[in-house]
This record gives sequence, C-alpha cells and structure tokens, in this order.
Amino acid sequence: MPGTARERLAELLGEAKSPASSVYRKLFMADLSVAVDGLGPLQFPVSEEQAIRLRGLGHRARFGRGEQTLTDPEVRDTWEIPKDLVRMEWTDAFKAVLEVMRDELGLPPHCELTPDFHSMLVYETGQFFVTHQDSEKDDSMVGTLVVTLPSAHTGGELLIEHRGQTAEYRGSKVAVSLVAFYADCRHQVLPVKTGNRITLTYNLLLTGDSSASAEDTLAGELAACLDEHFATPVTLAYGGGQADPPTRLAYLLDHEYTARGLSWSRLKGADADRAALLRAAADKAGCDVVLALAEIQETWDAIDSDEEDYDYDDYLEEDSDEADDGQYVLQDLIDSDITLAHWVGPGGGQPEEISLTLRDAEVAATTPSAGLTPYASEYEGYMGNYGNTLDRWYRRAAVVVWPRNQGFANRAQASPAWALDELGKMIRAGDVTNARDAAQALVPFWDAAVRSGPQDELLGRALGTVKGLDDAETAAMLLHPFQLERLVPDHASALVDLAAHYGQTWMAALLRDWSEAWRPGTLGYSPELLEWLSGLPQLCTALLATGSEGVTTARRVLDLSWEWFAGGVRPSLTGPSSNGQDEWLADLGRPFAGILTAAAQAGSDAVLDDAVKLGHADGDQVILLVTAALRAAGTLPAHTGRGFDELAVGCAERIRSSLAQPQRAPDDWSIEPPTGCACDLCATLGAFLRDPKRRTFAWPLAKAGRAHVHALIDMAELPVRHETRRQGRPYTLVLTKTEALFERERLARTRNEADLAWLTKTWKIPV
Ligand SMILES: O=C(O)CCC(=O)C(=O)O
Ligand SMILES: [Fe+2]
Repeated sequence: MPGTARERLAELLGEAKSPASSVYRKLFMADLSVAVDGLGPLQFPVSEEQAIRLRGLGHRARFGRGEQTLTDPEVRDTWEIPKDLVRMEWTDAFKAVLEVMRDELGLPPHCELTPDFHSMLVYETGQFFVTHQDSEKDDSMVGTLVVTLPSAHTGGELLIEHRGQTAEYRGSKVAVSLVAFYADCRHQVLPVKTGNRITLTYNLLLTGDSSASAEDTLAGELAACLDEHFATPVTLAYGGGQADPPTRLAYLLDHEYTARGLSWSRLKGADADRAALLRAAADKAGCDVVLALAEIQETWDAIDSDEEDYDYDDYLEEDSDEADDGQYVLQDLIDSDITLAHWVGPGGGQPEEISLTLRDAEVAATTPSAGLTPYASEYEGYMGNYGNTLDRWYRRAAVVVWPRNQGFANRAQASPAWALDELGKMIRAGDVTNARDAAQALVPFWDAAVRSGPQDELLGRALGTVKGLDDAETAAMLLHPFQLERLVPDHASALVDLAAHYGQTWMAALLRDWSEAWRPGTLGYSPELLEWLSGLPQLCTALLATGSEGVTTARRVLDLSWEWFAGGVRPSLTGPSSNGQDEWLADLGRPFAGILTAAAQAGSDAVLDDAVKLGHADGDQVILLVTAALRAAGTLPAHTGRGFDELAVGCAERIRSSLAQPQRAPDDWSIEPPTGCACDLCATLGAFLRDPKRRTFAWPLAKAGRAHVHALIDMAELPVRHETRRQGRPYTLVLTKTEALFERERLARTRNEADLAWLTKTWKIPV
C-alpha cells in the first residue's frame, strides 16, 4: 500500500468492514431433513395438516425471567415440541453456511461456530414472542441460530436490534432460512398472520482461540501506521526541508456532531467501528486518544455551473453570496483550515472547550471533507487574487491520537489554561524541577496558543503560577505572549510579588516586552487600549497599595503608557486641523486624564512635567485635547490637582490669545493650505487657497491631477467644493471656496468662549 503512514491508516479504516451483529442465509429444502417421533419425517413445505399434528405434540413454551421460568401468553405465545422427539439431518452445506456466518459476524477463521440444538417451536396464526434477550446458557455461547423451516405463512417476522438499528428477517415457503445473531441483541417474533411458522433454535457455541481476531490483526496494522507516523519527520511544502515528526494525528470521522452530542458512545454508523479500531490501535502503539470536534473551513476555486451554460441560464440567477452549494463546480482546493474546538477524554464525560489548529501533516481522513455536505457555504465572485471562490464549513468528529509521552504538550497547546493549572499542581506538590521541564515543553507553541486564547483570564493564572517555578527565564517565557493592556487591578498583587521575587530589572524587561506591540502611530486604531489607559488610576491604586515595589512597578507602567500616548498624539497637535482630527483629539481626553491622574497618584514627576509641556505645544489643537482631558478629569476618581492645574492655566492662556486674534474680515477668503506635499499641483492649489480675493478657480487638469487635488481637499476637509466640467480636453476642475470657511471659525470661537468660561469657573483661573 503506497502513501504516507496516515494515508495508509485512513485507507485501512475505510476498508475495515464492521462486523455484522446478525446475518442471514438460505439453504435448499434438500439440505435438511427433520423427523419427529410420533409423526415421522416432515414434508417441506410443512403442510397445515402436519403443523397441526406437530402442535399436538407440544406444550406452551416457557421463557426465563431472572431466576424464574414462566409461561405467560402475553409475553411468549408459541408451542414447544419436546426436543428429544426431534432429529435433524443436515448436508455439508450447513457447515459451510456456519463458516460464512462466522466470518460475517467478525469472528476469527480459526474458530468454529458449533450449533447446539435448543428447541423446536411452532407459531400458529396469531402467536408471537415479544422483545427479549436470550440468556447465555453456556460459557462458550456467543449467539443464537434460528432456522425457519419451509412453510406457507405470513407475518411472524424476526426483528433483531443492535446499536439502535433493527434488522427484519422473514421465513420462506420454499427454502430453509437461517438467521444467526449475537447473544447481546434484543429480538422478537411478530404475530403470525396466516399459516404456521416452524423454527428450530440453536445455541451458537464458539470453540477455538478467538483472541487473535481479524479485528486484532487490523488494529496491529493500524498501530504500525501510528508508530511510523510519529517517527517520520514532516517534509515541509515549497522545499522547506524537514521538520520534527508530528506530535499528533487527528483522524476525521464522517458524521456531523454538536459539542453536546460529542460522546464515544453516541458515534454514528461506521464512525463507531472506526473509532473503536483506532482506540485499540492506539493502545497497542502506546498512544492516548481523545474524541474531538473539528471545525473545518475549505476555500475552493470554483466555477458557477450556471456560467457554463451562458446561453440558457445566465439571466435566471442574480449574483448572490448565499451559496446554493450544489450549483458550483469545485476546481482546486486553495486553502483549508482545521481547528479542534472541543474534546472528551478516553473515559468520556463533558466535552472540554479547547482550541487547536492542525497542520496538514497531522490530519487523516477516509472521506475528504469535499465528499460531505457542508453546514454552510459562501460563494464569492472574482476578487483579484483568485478567480471565483467557494468557502465551505464542516463540523466533523475526530479521533485524536498522540504518543503517551506527548500528552502534556498536546493538552497544553489546546488549552493553555489547563497547562498553567497543571504547572501549578506540580509546584504545589513540590515537584518544581518537573514543572520547569514541563514548561520548557511548551516553548514551541506557547506564544501562538496563548494569543489565540482568552488572554485576560490566562494572564491571571500565569501571574499566579510563574513565581513558583523560581526560574527567571522560564517565568519570562511563559509571560511573554501577553500584552500590557491585559493588566487589571486584580493582577496587581501577583505582579508586584513577581517584581519582589525576580527583581525590578526583570520586571522592567517584562513590562517593556509587554508593550513591544505598541507601535508608534497605532494610537488611533486601538479603542481597547485607549480604554485601558483611561482605567490606569484604578490599576495604579491597586499597585500602590502593595508597597514600595508596587510604586516602582506603577511608575514603569506609566512611563511606558505615556511614552506611547505622547508619541501618538504629538504629530497631530501641529498643522492644520480637520473635523475628523478634532473629534479624535477630543476622544483622547479620557485616556490623557487617566494617565495624568495615575501619574499624580504614583508621583511620576517626569510624566507630569512632560504632559504639562505637551500642553504648551504649538497649534490650537492642543486646546481640544486639554479641555477634553480636564472635562474627563471630573469623571475620574479624585485627581490631586498636580498637572491638571498647570494644564488648565496654560490652556486658558492659550484660549485667550486665540480669541484675541482679529476676526476674519468678511471679504477675506484666504485658507491655510495643507502641508505635506510639495508637488507643482499643490503649489498652484496653495496659491489659490492663500489668495484672500480669489473664490473660484477653473483649472484644466488631466484625470490623475484631478484625483490628487480631490484627495487633498477631502482629506484636509478644506471648505472648498470641487466639480469637474466635462468639456474639452483635458476636463476642467472647478474649485469654489465655501461659506463653511467663516462658519467653522465662528464655531471655533463660540467653543473657545464656552471653554474659557468653564475653565475659569471650574478650575478657578483668575479672569
Ligand atoms: O422463533 C424464533 O424465531 C425465535 C425464538 C426465540 O427468540 C427464542 O426462542 O428465544
Ligand atoms: Fe430468543
């Protein structure tokens, strides 16, 4: 068999026929003769007359319930012919049929199924036997064989249940029917509707060694595939060389399951047999198994089949995202993503929520996902990178196998919270060396695993755990994937404990590491981070409450916060303003106030001084930022005044001088041009904007030029209307200065007056 170990494994599991639990065969009438004392040989098909005479020899059949043997025609209504009156003779065909049945029941070839005659039964019209299970009368009894003699009758079907499925068997008028079933199957005989149903029942005994069954052999082959899989380095795509052997194998089952319905005992159809085989194989290979739920997304290059028949259907279907999946023809698989989202251990129980993204080399499946029905799909028309794509989502159960000694790493990757708890347990048990070793096993995937999980919750656990490792480097490694803005007041004491344990240099490096992702200029894009800055006073209060190590730690947090905030805001304080930017600056008031308040609490003089300095920045924009911060200060826990007072004074001064500027004359149409571009077009534009007399400008300009000018005007929100007159070549761009120029300045003045009044009143600034 060619291919990788995991491909062979999938193929073996696909071919494995699950053994039947009941089987049926027919023999010729000539293969059996039955003689009954007092009646002579039976003629096949058994006539009504012979059946009546046969009944005459019998008695009501009993049935077993617990220790008792009862007769109750409500439960079992049939005639039993005393067994010592009956003699059967079979041809060799009987033995051959028993061998076939043995194979189909999944029993090993070197064993023998021996029939042990049990009873002869006659069901006359109306008689039956309700659902029951046969008692195993002998240690070697594995099942029952029911032989229905040829006779004309209807009804009297033998129903046999197994794993929620029911098989139905009927007798024949012209043949001997044989049904064999395992002793654990519940079964019943439905009422006979016409005629007589006559059966011989046998206990089926199994002799010979059944330990090396076919299943056993298959499990051995599968185990060999697992051994090879876990020992073979992975060949990376695109000539990327070789990587370590895989640490897990996820075999995808074929049915869809919900997280709640995920259970070893509720697997459907062939899934149950395959899972059982794989478990047996894993056991042989020294591996552990879990049953997981896989979320699968596949992106296919696809053709809309409607587009193929342009002439006919094109007009029928509007373009739509809602994919009628069957309408598309799949071409190539562009991308596939398989993530395990839940799992249950080998012993079952509640599914645990996890998250583990699998690599291709870790997945095997007998049925590719494309051969199943997705639970959702979405079609996207031509997007540039690819042609048309069809996204499909599947949810499949998976049996996940890993070598026993890789159990910790596998579970840890799927659930970092679990890993931290386990480390904690080892530490508490005094097993620190082991805990350190286990932590080292996390290195290859720890960052990615933490970053894809619920970081807020994890950080608390991590802070509480790493001190006990008593190893600065390992502790730093475990904390590395987190971000500074995940810190909340509840973490304060654990964090300060670490500073005390590993030293302030270690803490400084950790905090810097945590703010590494705060790239300059990302200020505008992180509402979450701005919210965190606004909450700094609470965090600092908690840190300061822990004592002097807490003060140092709080100051470090503030230094980093201020460095990033000031770096982000400074470039926006100079240059021309726009409405969008004004709004943004006003939104920064709360985080600014948060930093200042916390800095005052922690006595971070450097931060406070620098903030006051920022308040003196050139440009009127700073007024917006500072007044927003001062207004926000009212909503923060009592500020100490230091910093805020100086800012308030500076701001009031600033507003006064702005108001003292002469107002724009009614005929002054000059506009301050945007900075930043030094091209010829911008020079021409600038000259027009600055000119107090010119209101309109008809500018013949080719398309690219017009686009550049449009963009500039829109971005700087200049009070200038732009229209393109589509006449002549090139077209003419017509620019017109609008009344908004005066309106905006009037508004700014009104706002400044209001702010000044508020400042002088609330911040007690001398008028
Ligand atoms: O008569 C049959 O088909 C089955 C009888 C039976 O279930 C029994 O004897 O236990
Ligand atoms: Fe039975």
